[in-house]
Amino acid sequence: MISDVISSKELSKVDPVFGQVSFDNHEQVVFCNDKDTGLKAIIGIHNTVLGPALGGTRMWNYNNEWEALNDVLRLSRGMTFKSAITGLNLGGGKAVIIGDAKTQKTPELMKKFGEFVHSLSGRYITAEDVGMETSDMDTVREVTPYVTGISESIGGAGNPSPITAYGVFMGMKAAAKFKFGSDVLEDKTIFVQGIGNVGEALVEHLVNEGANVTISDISKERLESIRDRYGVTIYNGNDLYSETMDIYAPCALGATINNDTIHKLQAKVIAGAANNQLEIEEVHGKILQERGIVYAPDFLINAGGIINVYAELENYGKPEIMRKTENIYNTTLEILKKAEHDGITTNRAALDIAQERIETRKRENAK
Ligand SMILES: NC(=O)c1ccc[n+]([C@@H]2O[C@H](COP(=O)([O-])OP(=O)(O)OC[C@H]3O[C@@H](n4cnc5c(N)ncnc54)[C@H](O)[C@@H]3O)[C@@H](O)[C@H]2O)c1
Repeated sequence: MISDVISSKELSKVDPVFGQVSFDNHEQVVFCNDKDTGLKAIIGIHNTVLGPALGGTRMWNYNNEWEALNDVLRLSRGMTFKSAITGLNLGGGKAVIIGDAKTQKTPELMKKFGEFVHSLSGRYITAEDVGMETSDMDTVREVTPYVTGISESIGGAGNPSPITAYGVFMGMKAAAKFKFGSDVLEDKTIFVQGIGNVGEALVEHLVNEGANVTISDISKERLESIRDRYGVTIYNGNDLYSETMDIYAPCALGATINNDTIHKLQAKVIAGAANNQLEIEEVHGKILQERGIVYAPDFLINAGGIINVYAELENYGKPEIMRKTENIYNTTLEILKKAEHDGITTNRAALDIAQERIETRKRENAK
């Protein structure tokens, strides 16, 4: 038993699940283990007031289980507010699979994960996230209907990343309108950090608009291929945050706006796809507000992907997907103005609206 190895004094320092700072009233957390396939996954169901908890599955080589648990809890909470503010009838959930997607992901592992998702009878519906492809969702679909983001050939809405990128582009334009007085991004200096599925599609929009784009990624191969395709500049320095730029677009992993980076940041606007960009929402949101850096809340502007997969559940087509995604522009502008008017952070303004929608539904459900 673990308690034989770790003294109870040590164990009591931090309550492992309910006591986590990021737990924030999750309804359910499911730990999934399968020896044969090597699956170790955690599913977080944060809130199901508005509907089933929908959120992608991330496969990542976490340093330890604490990191994985913290990540899934933060991500799943974010999904609750993303769906709420986007007006979707969905709750918030997310899953993480611990491991290297390049070397440890197998069809057997994905099917076993799908069986765990199925065991939740639709309380959680999965989709793709970092480390996942549409084809992985097709594999999951073989064992459960509670999956979205499947291939168009089998009735899905396909890869959500281009739609996510379009939504981020809309949110970025709205933030530019708010900060610079014009939403035209031509000649704006924009750093895109992380040029994966979403980052690449965003780069394409920005280049088409004539922006001056610099890219960074941990994959040299990826950097060179995107540079060759779009004629953008590869960042060669070692401290991106200190660089002069108009817009910083975090499109890799979360928490890049933290105590180490926030005071160095030279960007005037932050608008990107990554989830949970602010390491500590209230603290880092406030510092950005004080520094006059306009932060377009991540869970608001990266909602294109969920709008796309929601179409699979509600049976609406591409025109409605694009209309809803384009509307991210209006919502972002509204929230930035509300934050300024109320003297609160942009993240708080967005959360307040999302939370209000959930509370209203809760009251209606209780009648
Ligand atoms: N795919 C979607 O539809 C979607 C929707 C909403 C939010 N998001 C979020 O957007 C982000 C990107 O998603 P994606 O689907 O493009 O993932 P992806 O795995 O395709 O791309 C991530 C990229 O970031 C790079 N990266 C990782 N660590 C980095 C670092 N420290 N510095 C620079 N680059 C780094 C990776 O090499 C990779 O190229 C994630 O945070 C994801 O949760 C994605």
